[in-house]
Amino acid sequence: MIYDDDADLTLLDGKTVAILGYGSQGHAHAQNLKDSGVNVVVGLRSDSSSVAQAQGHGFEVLSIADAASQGDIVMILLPDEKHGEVWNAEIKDGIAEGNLLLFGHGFSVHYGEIEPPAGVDVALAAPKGPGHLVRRQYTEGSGVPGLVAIHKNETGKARDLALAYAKGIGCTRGGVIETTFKDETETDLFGEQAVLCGGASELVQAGFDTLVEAGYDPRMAYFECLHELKLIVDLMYEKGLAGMRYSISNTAEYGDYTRGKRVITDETRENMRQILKEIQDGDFAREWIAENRAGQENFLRMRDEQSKTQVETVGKELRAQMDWIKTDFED
Ligand SMILES: NC(=O)C1=CN([C@@H]2O[C@H](COP(=O)(O)OP(=O)(O)OC[C@H]3O[C@@H](n4cnc5c(N)ncnc54)[C@H](OP(=O)(O)O)[C@@H]3O)[C@@H](O)[C@H]2O)C=CC1
Ligand SMILES: CC[C@](O)(C(C)=O)C(=O)O
Ligand SMILES: [Mg+2]
Ligand SMILES: [Mg+2]
Repeated sequence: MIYDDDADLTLLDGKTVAILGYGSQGHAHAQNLKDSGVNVVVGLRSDSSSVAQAQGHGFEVLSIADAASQGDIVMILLPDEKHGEVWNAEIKDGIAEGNLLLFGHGFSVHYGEIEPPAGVDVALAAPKGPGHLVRRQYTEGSGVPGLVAIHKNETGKARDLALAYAKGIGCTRGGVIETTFKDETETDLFGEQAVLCGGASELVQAGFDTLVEAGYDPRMAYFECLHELKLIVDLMYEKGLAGMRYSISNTAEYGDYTRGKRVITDETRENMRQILKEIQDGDFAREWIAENRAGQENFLRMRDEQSKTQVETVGKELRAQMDWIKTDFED
């Protein structure tokens, strides 16, 4: 594990870091680095809705192409599915030999959407958490753990610079693991599909639907299957599974041991292996790239459908009464 004392932030002194994109990760990296004393410029397209926000946070906002050529370190925090087209049109010509090209996730390099030129260092600094929490935890004095990987180290300085960057965004506070682009990409995709996003969302939805179909109050179903999940996961996060089980009743703990495996069955585990295989052999990447080339029709339809479900409408009403819950993403 690599922690704060193992990384040297002064390596970024005198350098300009260009953050391309100001979304979930971009706004967090840019602000955390600035608060760590690093000189940052932000690259955005001229019609981006985030230009005013980035300027309001005190950043010089340039075009993507200008930021890419100004940066000694260029971090690409654009959506993975856009990397190829934006790289070819606006980034690649501006990356000078000896500079460091960084990614927040290895998708586009690992699956060949981007082929970085010779003479350029290429690495990733990938926080293991959503960008808004990368920012929030940094301001609270803690930090989201991260992964660092080196794809090309032409100057011999890529590793130390990537670690300095990881320190600047707060990741070395939580701990950084050095890995490869392949392993970062495959584990990240697996985690978000099978456990953190796909798995957890379907678990919540299925639990909610089961109670509502059986005639229970949807508000009770929401509290039971979504709201309380955060409180249980907080205990796992702080104390592990056994620590969570210490805090719940013996009745719940017995139900956990005897019923959990009926929900996550051998078939579910086999499906997880299949999902991992599709990631490893590139099937998922090909499917997602094709979906984008076809205009994201399925993706946008699913986003729309999923935002209108009963668990969403009920939850919105209930959360509105809890003024300690942050309901927007303003930072
Ligand atoms: N979301 C997360 O928490 C995590 C993300 N990552 C990785 O970080 C990277 C960024 O993801 P994320 O922060 O979610 O991205 P977002 O979708 O939140 O933000 C993307 C940014 O790119 C801009 N953008 C979008 N399309 C284009 C385009 N065609 N040309 C120029 N600019 C564009 C957007 O601005 P606008 O559209 O206004 O121009 C926005 O500023 C990805 O590689 C992702 O895998 C890694 C860990 C976690
Ligand atoms: C879990 C989803 C994630 O991988 C992340 C926040 O780490 C992402 O791609 O957004
Ligand atoms: Mg992730
Ligand atoms: Mg991811």
